[in-house]
Amino acid sequence: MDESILKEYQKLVDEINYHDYRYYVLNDPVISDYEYDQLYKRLKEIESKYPEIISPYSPTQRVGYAPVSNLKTVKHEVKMLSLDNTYNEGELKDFYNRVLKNLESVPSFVVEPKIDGAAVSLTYEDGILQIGATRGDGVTGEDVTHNVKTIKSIPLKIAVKGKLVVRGEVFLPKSEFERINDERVKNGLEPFANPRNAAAGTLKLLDPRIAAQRNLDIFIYSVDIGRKHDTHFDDLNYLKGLGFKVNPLIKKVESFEDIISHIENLGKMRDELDYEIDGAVIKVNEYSYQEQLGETIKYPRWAVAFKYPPELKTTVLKDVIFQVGRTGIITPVAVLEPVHISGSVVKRATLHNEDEIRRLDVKIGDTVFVEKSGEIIPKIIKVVKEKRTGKEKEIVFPEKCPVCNGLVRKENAYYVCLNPDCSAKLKASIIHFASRDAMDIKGLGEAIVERFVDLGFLKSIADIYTLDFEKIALLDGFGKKSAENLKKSIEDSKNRSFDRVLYALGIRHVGIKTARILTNHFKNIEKLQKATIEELVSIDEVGEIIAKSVYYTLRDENFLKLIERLKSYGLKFSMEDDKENKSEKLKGLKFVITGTLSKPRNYYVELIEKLGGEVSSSVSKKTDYVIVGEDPGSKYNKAISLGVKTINEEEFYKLIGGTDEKY
Ligand SMILES: NC(=O)c1ccc[n+]([C@@H]2O[C@H](COP(=O)([O-])OP(=O)(O)OC[C@H]3O[C@@H](n4cnc5c(N)ncnc54)[C@H](O)[C@@H]3O)[C@@H](O)[C@H]2O)c1
Ligand SMILES: [Zn+2]
Repeated sequence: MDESILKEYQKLVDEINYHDYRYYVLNDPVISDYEYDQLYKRLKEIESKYPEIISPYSPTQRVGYAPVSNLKTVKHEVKMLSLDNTYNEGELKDFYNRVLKNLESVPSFVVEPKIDGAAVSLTYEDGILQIGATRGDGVTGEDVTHNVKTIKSIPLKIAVKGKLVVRGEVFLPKSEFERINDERVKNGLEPFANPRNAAAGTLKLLDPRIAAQRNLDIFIYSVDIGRKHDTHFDDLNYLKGLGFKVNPLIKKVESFEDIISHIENLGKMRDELDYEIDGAVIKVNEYSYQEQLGETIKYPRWAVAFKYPPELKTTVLKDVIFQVGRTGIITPVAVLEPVHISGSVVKRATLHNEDEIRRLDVKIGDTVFVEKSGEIIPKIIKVVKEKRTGKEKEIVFPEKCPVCNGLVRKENAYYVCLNPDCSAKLKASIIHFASRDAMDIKGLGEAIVERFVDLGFLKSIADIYTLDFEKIALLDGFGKKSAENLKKSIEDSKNRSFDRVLYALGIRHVGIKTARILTNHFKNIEKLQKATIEELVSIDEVGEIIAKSVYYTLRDENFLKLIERLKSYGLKFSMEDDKENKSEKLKGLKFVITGTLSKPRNYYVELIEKLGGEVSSSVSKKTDYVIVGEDPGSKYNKAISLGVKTINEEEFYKLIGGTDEKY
């Protein structure tokens, strides 16, 4: 064997192991599934040609990753394997022919949507749900019963004696995935790359309260122990009868043509489904044939995944601009020759940081592959080096802040502007402060903030509360009325609760959820200021990074001055101040929300909970009100059929006696 093949092989093993770690352990992949599958394919090619070189560390020798979290582990009674994958009809035909070659007669097949989520196994003993476990390395998974129990479509009790073990895919509805990612971006966290990583990440959280807020759902797709019939398809119907949620698009077919045609059908429906699918799964239906076909270390030989290739397009990288965020991090953003991908025009793509640019080895003027999948920020996948003309230019990181010309320092992979008075930082922090989840100051949007900063009206966040409205009324495009409206919404913002104030201050790594955890724990800013790093870390959900950030920020002189000023204007820095706002207006009432309302769903959820009500994701007889927005979903029909009262947004406000401004 060629020395160069061995080198290539070892490189691939290392590379794929690295990507496995990013994907399975960190839930934060850095390449697309398609690229991963191509690397993997090459690895398998080499291994089948030169079986003597197969390394025990090769990713082909194991499923997923052994559990590494703090969760308890669970041994699976029936191994949870992966699926071999195909990307085109030819590869699928190979699978079909292999199956037929190894059986004496032609089996039937079941074609199912491949849900983009995370596999779990559920164990019931005498009808009671005992354990929910992740796949892990296929042999041992993690005990996620606490989170699984928050999934409303999983029955906690079923009418079955003895043992029943079923398997399913936990997923996030598309809308929920978007919401979580928006929130993450807002809180300065990287968005999840795909719904699967989001679902897996959520399942592995220690605190079930967070999972409960994320509206996970599940489709059950097989039964491991406690089978009732001779075929997979009949057992799926049996599971349905027991109350499990089985995907309605699963179809039994008899021929290769019908397999292809149902895969095509699923592909056409893909965009309309409320959950992400990344392909189809094709399974031999008869259990006896499944057994005859058996399995490899990694996959069953009786099933295969057909995956939709991602939408990749090439375009030209015209320029790279540098944006400065509120923490001073300077992010390179690719300016692209506009290109149509997955139904939208893409003009920008993220380049993350310098390491990413080095990894891609990308230059200005390069032709690049851009990928956009789902709601994810478009990404440059690779450079078409063959197209280089020699005129491409290196991307140079600015030595000074591109906005304020201030000093820049490299912290880990990021360049950061060190100037505390940098106007880009100031603008970004004021925009954050006034944003909806923070102080919700209407009329103080991005454009206005930029203008006020440039005019010198705002030199600090606190200046919002000393703005001169007479001067503002004289500005072009303003006038008395809009100046007055702005004044009113700034005045109103003084009523925001302590958690929102803390979040609004934009301490690095402190999102709205963390802010809430901290304010619930410490009750007021004085106690929070006295907290040591150890004390902070001891709080559930607060890690060392957050703790250090909070600790050091609260010792920063400028930050303390800001707090003092804001206090003097009457902003809330303790929970006690909030009490007067608590109301029990909706106590005991159960709400369901469907369709698009004028504000994000989460806004109504918070408002209802604040007023003592409850929000659930599905309609039942116990539901008191269904709030109906535009394009309502099936929940609306269900409400009508159950006779549950439906109200629109206006009626909801009537119910709580006015708009939210009061609460
Ligand atoms: N981007 C990366 O860096 C990276 C790294 C590692 C793995 N991956 C991706 O993950 C794949 C391997 O992951 P995997 O082992 O989970 O395989 P897989 O996701 O390709 O297929 C197996 C999984 O499909 C899911 N599934 C969904 N619907 C199903 C249904 N109806 N019936 C049966 N199963 C269903 C189950 O969770 C099952 O475990 C790779 O092919 C690659 O695409 C990507
Ligand atoms: Zn700067």
